[in-house]
Amino acid sequence: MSIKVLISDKMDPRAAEIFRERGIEVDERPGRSPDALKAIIGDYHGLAIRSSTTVTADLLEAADNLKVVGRAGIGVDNIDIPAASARGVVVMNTPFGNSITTAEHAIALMFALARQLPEADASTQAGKWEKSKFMGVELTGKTLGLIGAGNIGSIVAARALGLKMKVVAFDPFLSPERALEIGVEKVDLDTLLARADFITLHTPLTDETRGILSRDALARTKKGVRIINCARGGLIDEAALKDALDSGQVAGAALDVFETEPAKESPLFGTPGFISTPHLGASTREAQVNVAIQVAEQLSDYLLNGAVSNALNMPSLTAEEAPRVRPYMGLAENLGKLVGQVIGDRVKAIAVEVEGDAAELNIKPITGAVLAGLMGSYSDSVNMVNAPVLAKDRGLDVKEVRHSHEGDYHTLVRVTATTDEGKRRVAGTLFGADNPRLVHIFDVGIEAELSGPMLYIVNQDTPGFIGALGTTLGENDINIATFNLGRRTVGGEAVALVAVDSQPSKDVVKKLCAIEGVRRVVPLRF
Ligand SMILES: NC(=O)c1ccc[n+]([C@@H]2O[C@H](COP(=O)([O-])OP(=O)(O)OC[C@H]3O[C@@H](n4cnc5c(N)ncnc54)[C@H](O)[C@@H]3O)[C@@H](O)[C@H]2O)c1
Ligand SMILES: O=C(O)CC[C@@H](O)C(=O)O
Repeated sequence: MSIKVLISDKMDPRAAEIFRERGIEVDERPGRSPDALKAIIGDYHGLAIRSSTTVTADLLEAADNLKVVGRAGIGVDNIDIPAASARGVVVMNTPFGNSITTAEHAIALMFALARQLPEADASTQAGKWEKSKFMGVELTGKTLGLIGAGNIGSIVAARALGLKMKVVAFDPFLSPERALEIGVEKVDLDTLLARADFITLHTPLTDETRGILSRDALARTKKGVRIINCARGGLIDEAALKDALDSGQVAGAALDVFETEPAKESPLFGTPGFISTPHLGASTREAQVNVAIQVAEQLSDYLLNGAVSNALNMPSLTAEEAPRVRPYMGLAENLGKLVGQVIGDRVKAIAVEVEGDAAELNIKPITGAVLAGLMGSYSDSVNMVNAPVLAKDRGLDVKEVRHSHEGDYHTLVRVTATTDEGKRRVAGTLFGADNPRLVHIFDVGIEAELSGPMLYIVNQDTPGFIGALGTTLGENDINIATFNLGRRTVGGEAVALVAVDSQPSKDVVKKLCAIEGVRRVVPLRF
């Protein structure tokens, strides 16, 4: 049977050419409805998309032959990665192909805001010649506030520095060394809001970044600030932005992305000082050729030879290593996610130790999986292949240690995170050949499966805690799936890992924190 790929969004013709050159059958069907796509997806082994196709669990259900989805671009929020992983479908993106182009769009919008170019153009072409109406502001000497200083943010910073702007950046994962290297001053969000004349957003849309420019944050900006968003809709509260433009708190705003796309209507449309483009950040010939070539080559390599690059849910692996290493990858990624979600940006160094059976394996993909889990909680472009490079860029010191002796377990992966406060360890083993279990959480013995939404709770070991926890969750309609407890000493500090059927809201977390003896509650997602 021949290998078939579907291109379901408008893509540069080089992509189809590459598939054909490599002997892969390719169909181009941009603009299909979800139902129409579902009706044909079963015929294909590969799916190449941009941002218009949404790869849902429902679509994947019908994708009986699908092995790989390739995103010609960066953001993968239109792909249900856990559902793809559950079906063994590899998800790849092209993390760098459109970064320069998107950064240039942000700079273009910054100029457009500073000089009110769209309004001035419309007025002039309407024959009005309103010279005195369009008084602009100079960029030289102004402060640009970057929210998110990854690939695109750092390119924007370089361009802005060339324009003689001062650049401050809020990015909890930006190391002081990297900030120095890219020439920005690392600040907290409040400082950025207070100081920036222009704010530009370059983060993925995550639970942390959703609504990062909330009504409250907008109220704390410097009066007359101008805001640019070429990252994702949902980062800004659009209704609050409208009010801030009306009141003059915000002098101008340019959005390339919207909470709901395509954005055919919005209260922002027609507001003075508001500019919009229809998600054009990546739309240059150069970027589209780059991402089309890259996605076609990556998909072809995987479908023809099993070679993996830029995968978000799988490390690079040879055909022989794959079956032995794969069970450890899930374990390692979850250990990384656990550390990332509990300790976050305070991690300065990571040590990955393997013991017993695990010590006989290639440790690189295991370390890659730990780092991808750790950093994946705050960046879309991290995958198991590029995670070690990104970790280095961020100044994260990574050590790998192989112990040939066997300890308490026949096989063990231990992750030690160093922060300014000291070292914290988590460890896991495999039960049987491929059943991962957490066995130590921050040096407390425990036995837990890491899966789905969970809660990490640190509390004083006192009678009544479990009852109060169960009552609070029950009152808020949250069902407990599994409950795992460990403690340092009787009556001392205890930890609970609670698997729940639905993610508790911030309010519920607050209520849990208020239970007597509870010291910390962290919602987790695996
Ligand atoms: N408009 C477009 O067409 C277009 C094109 C390309 C990319 N994008 C979007 O741009 C985003 C950024 O792309 P990138 O390549 O720079 O990604 P990246 O992963 O290199 O950088 C994202 C940065 O955001 C930071 N970050 C994460 N959580 C944060 C938080 N809570 N507060 C502040 N910073 C935080 C990360 O540390 C990272 O440095 C992508 O996620 C994508 O959604 C849009
Ligand atoms: O494909 C596009 O046009 C947009 C891509 C962009 O949103 C991305 O995340 O790379």
